[in-house]
Amino acid sequence: MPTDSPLIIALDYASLDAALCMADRLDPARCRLKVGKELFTRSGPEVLDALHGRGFEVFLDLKFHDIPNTVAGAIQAAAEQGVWMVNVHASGGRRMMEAARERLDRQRLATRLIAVTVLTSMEAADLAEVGIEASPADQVERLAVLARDSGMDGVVCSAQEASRLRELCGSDFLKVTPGIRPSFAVAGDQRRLMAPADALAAGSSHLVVGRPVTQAEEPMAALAAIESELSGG
Ligand SMILES: O=c1ccn([C@@H]2O[C@H](COP(=O)(O)O)[C@@H](O)[C@H]2O)c(=O)[nH]1
Repeated sequence: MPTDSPLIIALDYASLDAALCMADRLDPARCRLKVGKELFTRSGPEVLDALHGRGFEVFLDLKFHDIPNTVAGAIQAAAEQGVWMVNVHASGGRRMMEAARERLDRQRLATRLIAVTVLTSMEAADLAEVGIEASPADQVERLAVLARDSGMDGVVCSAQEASRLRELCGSDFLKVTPGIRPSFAVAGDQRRLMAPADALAAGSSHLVVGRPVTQAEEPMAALAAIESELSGG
């Protein structure tokens, strides 16, 4: 049974063993898991089989960004591994996103396809350095509308932008939000942050949480504290 929890735990580990050690302490009824660039580059598709075998739905967070034909092929390859969700960078543009959408539809693959807007580690000064004078909020809006119009099921954004995107793109449009920091966690490299309960109230459909759980001295206690915060405890 798919979980109805909004939590996605980011398994940012440097080895398959370390990732599976964590997965074995988690419950697929209580969260989904995210596999990102470091773990996938080290372990390859084996990690996906191992997590699926344990009953987890997996978000493969490889943030594809390339020419349309290349991204469409990569998205098909990811979806054929049975992942629940996969993503591209919205800044790859409309034709790239449409090619990915068309490939999934043509192959009748039900994997959710979302687009990264502005990384949650970025603030206005970071955007300015790469030639974008818009504020993070305005740039997220622009890319989210483009992603919606290009057939994406949702976006990755900060929870700070979720309520505006709910107005613009509707509540069925997924708002997957990293940069989640419960009161006990440090910001680290994240810049556009929000606490778990506030993020849910703002309209996030899914909360991505990594280090606040995986680097905690007691990961299960950290997860329970986040769940309690989400249920108003
Ligand atoms: O804009 C983005 C897109 C992806 N991420 C990923 O989410 C997790 C967050 O981990 P924390 O340890 O909770 O900061 C991580 O895997 C990132 O690659 C993101 O943070 N922001």
